[in-house]
Amino acid sequence: MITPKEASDFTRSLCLRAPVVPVLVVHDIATARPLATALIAGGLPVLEVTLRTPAALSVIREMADIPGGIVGAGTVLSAEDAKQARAAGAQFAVSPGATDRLLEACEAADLPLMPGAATASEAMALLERGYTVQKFFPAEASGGAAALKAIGAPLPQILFNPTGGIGPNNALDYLRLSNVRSVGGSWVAPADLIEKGDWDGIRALAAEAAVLH
Ligand SMILES: O=C(O)C(=O)C[C@H](O)[C@H](O)COP(=O)(O)O
Repeated sequence: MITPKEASDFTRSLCLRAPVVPVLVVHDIATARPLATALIAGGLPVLEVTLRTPAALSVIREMADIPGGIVGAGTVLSAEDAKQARAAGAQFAVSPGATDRLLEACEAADLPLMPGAATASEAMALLERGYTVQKFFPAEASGGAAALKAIGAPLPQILFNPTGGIGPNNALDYLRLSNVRSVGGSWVAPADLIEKGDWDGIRALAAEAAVLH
């Protein structure tokens, strides 16, 4: 059992570790270790493996014991997802939105969740429950940094990790906001580089992202 406050304390610490959380879509278990190693070596230790591929839970299992990394599950949608992610060794979970059942399941599974919100009402509902660290999703489609700045004015106690449509060209627009310390994004681990096994290329993308601030 973990309380929303304890979960938020943990996810806040993740947001302070690095300016970018790679959002990973991994199809081939064989790529899990070299991919995580390259991202960590580049300076991005917090990794979000989305549960969008059949391999995702095995990928989390593979990555979980790599020194220096903190591996969590993304696209956690259901109580079953939460339980399976925890069992695979995920240290945290991220969801695109939030439901009462999902929040209860992650709390019961002792899995710190960073739940998603896109509006002031969604953010307020999560805050009421105790979640002071939230994912702002889908960031660009929801109005981008300007929208998040506006939401943050009456709700300064919430720290957001914006994700969705963020890349090297707009990450700084978010990272300069007072309610943001890190952003999420898939751009540091593009599908074509993973497929080619271009770990040096991914390490270089991570190194560029790690110094954004
Ligand atoms: O899978 C989840 O839990 C999500 O909520 C969505 C992802 O975070 C975004 O799809 C990543 O966005 P891009 O960086 O634009 O590719």
